Amino acid sequence: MATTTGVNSDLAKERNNSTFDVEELSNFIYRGPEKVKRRRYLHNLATKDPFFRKFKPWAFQTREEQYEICLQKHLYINKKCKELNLTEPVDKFFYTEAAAPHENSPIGLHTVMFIPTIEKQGTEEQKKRWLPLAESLKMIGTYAQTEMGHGTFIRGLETTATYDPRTREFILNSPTITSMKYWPGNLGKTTNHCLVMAQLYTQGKNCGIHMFMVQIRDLETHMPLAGIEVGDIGPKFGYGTNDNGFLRLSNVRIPRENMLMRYSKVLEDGTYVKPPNAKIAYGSMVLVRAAIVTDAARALAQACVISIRYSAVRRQTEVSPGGEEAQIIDYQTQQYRLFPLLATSYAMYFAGRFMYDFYLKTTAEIEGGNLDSMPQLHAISAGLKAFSSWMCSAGVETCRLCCGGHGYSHASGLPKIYIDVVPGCTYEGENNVMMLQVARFLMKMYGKLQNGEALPTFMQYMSTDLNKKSCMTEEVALNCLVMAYEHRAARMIRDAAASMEKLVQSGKSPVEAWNGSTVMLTWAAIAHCHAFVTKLFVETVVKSRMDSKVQSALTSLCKLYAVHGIVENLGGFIQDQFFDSKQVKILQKKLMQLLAEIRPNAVAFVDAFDYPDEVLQSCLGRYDGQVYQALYDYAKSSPMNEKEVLDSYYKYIKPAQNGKYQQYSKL
Ligand SMILES: CC/C=C\C/C=C\C/C=C\C/C=C\C/C=C\C/C=C\CCCCC(=O)SCCNC(=O)CCNC(=O)[C@H](O)C(C)(C)COP(=O)(O)OP(=O)(O)OC[C@H]1O[C@@H](n2cnc3c(N)ncnc32)[C@H](O)[C@@H]1OP(=O)(O)O
Ligand SMILES: Cc1cc2nc3c(=O)[nH]c(=O)nc-3n(C[C@H](O)[C@H](O)[C@H](O)COP(=O)(O)OP(=O)(O)OC[C@H]3O[C@@H](n4cnc5c(N)ncnc54)[C@H](O)[C@@H]3O)c2cc1C
Repeated sequence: MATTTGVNSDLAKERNNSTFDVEELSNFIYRGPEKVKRRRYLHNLATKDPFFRKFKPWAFQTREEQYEICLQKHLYINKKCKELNLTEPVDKFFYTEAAAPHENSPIGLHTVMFIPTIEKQGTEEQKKRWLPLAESLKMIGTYAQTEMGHGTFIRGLETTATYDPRTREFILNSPTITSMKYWPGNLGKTTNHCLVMAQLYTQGKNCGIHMFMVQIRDLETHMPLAGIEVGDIGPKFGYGTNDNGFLRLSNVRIPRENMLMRYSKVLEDGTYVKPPNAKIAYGSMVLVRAAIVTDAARALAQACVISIRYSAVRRQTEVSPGGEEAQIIDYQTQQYRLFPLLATSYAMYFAGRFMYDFYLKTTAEIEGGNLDSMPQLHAISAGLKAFSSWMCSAGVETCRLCCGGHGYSHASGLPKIYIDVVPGCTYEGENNVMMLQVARFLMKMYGKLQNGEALPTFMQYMSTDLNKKSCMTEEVALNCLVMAYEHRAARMIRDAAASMEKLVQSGKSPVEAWNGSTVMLTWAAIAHCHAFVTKLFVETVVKSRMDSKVQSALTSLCKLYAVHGIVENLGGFIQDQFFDSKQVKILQKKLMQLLAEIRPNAVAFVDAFDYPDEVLQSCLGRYDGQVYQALYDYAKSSPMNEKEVLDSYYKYIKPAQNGKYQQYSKL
């Protein structure tokens, strides 16, 4: 029975019944007790700061208020980060996630893309000139690449930057309606500068797309400059806090020094100097793709916290007539929907940790002049970005559905998480397009394999003998699970390659053969990412040092991730009789066993993510489980309840009840 104060008794029982120490698992997730302490310190700084609590809740704000309040919060965050000397990206990330949870920043693009692009693509002189101005917010900028007509195919961008050697300037133009920049975050009303991606023309030749620094607003009045038309694109599915914008450029002249020239250059006389690799200009997209993996994992983890705590508190339906109503977490169908998502949130967290390390290592190599790992970094970041944002967005929505009616209310906190995470499937490269980039890399690797060339370690599974059958026994060993995923991926890669080969043999061109095989190529890329994430999860639980009880519980969760993925995608695993029907039955049985095994630890697993209530902002996911009082308080706080009788009653309902409809004819 739930009490109205203190911790809900069901939730308290859950915590008593877990088999491991939650603190130990938090230490493992966040890489040690010191880091957990630091994260808590940063969360506390934000959640205990009265500044962030003075605003009305996000769900009760109008679009204009969402923008304005979020802007104030992020400017304050910026100031505090400086005062507190928070320079590490991880520190800023933790402070911000607690200060303005899932409220997309009106100066976010400035921080996440504008400054990093100057840092990575600018010359020393450009960095010296712009970075201090950007750090002090005198320059506020965004990354303006996407146009109304083109987002994916960036070589097809239409904005032009034509070099005029007489004045040593570039002239920027949006020659058509489809060429106007459309979507860049913070562009509409906030920024005074943009990094504009445009087709470079010099000495009468098109040299492809390059980045240019363009001032769009006056630094004193903030009015658009001559030749600039700029504004907000209007309300969207979410991102109300963000002024995604449009921009038209008409004969805007900028000095030659405003082209980002660390790698490619235009000399004074108009001579073009090529970069060492044309794709080096895509580096800022790679950074954000890498960051999206952790961002998506965090969204799913928070949704699981909310949905699993609520499922432990919520009771519905007497199991036997007249008996006690069951906690909904005890229904096997609820477990089947939620526990694999819990496992997925851990898998994605570990993938995000890997991605962060790999990004830092590889970009350091690139900056040192060694570009060898660029294709791998591109393939892994594109694949993990797409895989994680797909899995996590869909997972957040399932968590919402698992909360029944209350999941549909903003009181649950789940819609806010969903609308924040789901555009990750589209921005920074639409997911299907990203998977096809992965497939392109896989086909290259397959070609190498055919030629007997060496493969990078993470691709060596492709040389597996596809006639081999699964080693799966009743024990359901982790290595047999990994082998299954790698077998499926290797076969799908081979099948996609065979499909292209067959089309070529039938007389199609390579491009036609590619286009005729993109579904199979996408299957192969998804299977590859699934294998990659599963192997990473397995290696993390097997090879890392951690408390033995935590390791045992985490091993069950990892097994659930792997077994569930096989059972849900069975067709791909049995197509070549890799598993026989007996092994399929073993896996199905194991899946049910794992649900039962994880059940006592479900709440402990979500507690270990260590998100304070102020971050979750959810009546259903509260640590104390007092969900009903919270829902009641939330309903009472609705602005709709400020008056007992609304003006609309007198204006519309009352007259209608009296048969009077004249007010409509006035319209
Ligand atoms: C790790 C984290 C570290 C630190 C964290 C610190 C800070 C971040 C903190 C917080 C962030 C937190 C969370 C982030 C969450 C939210 C982010 C907020 C807002 C989001 C803003 C969104 C902004 C945008 O959307 S910007 C616009 C993005 N646009 C796109 O992504 C366009 C997609 N299209 C493309 O990328 C390309 O057009 C294409 C890849 C599809 C095709 O390119 P192109 O036409 O040029 O290709 P081809 O000529 O056919 O050539 C293909 C060959 O090129 C190779 N290639 C392609 N890209 C790359 C690359 N990037 N690197 C290397 N190589 C590349 C490809 O492999 C082909 O090679 P091949 O040898 O010929 O096969
Ligand atoms: C919230 C949000 C914020 C954004 N912020 C920014 C920003 O700050 N700066 C910026 O420059 N841009 C930004 N964007 C734009 C974003 O990067 C693009 O929308 C994204 O890259 C997808 O491009 P698109 O809109 O042209 O989609 P399209 O390419 O038109 O996609 C439509 C459909 O066509 C399919 N498709 C397209 N090409 C192919 C292909 N080659 N093969 C197979 N299928 C294909 C896609 O899979 C998709 O299903 C933002 C977008 C959103 C939603």
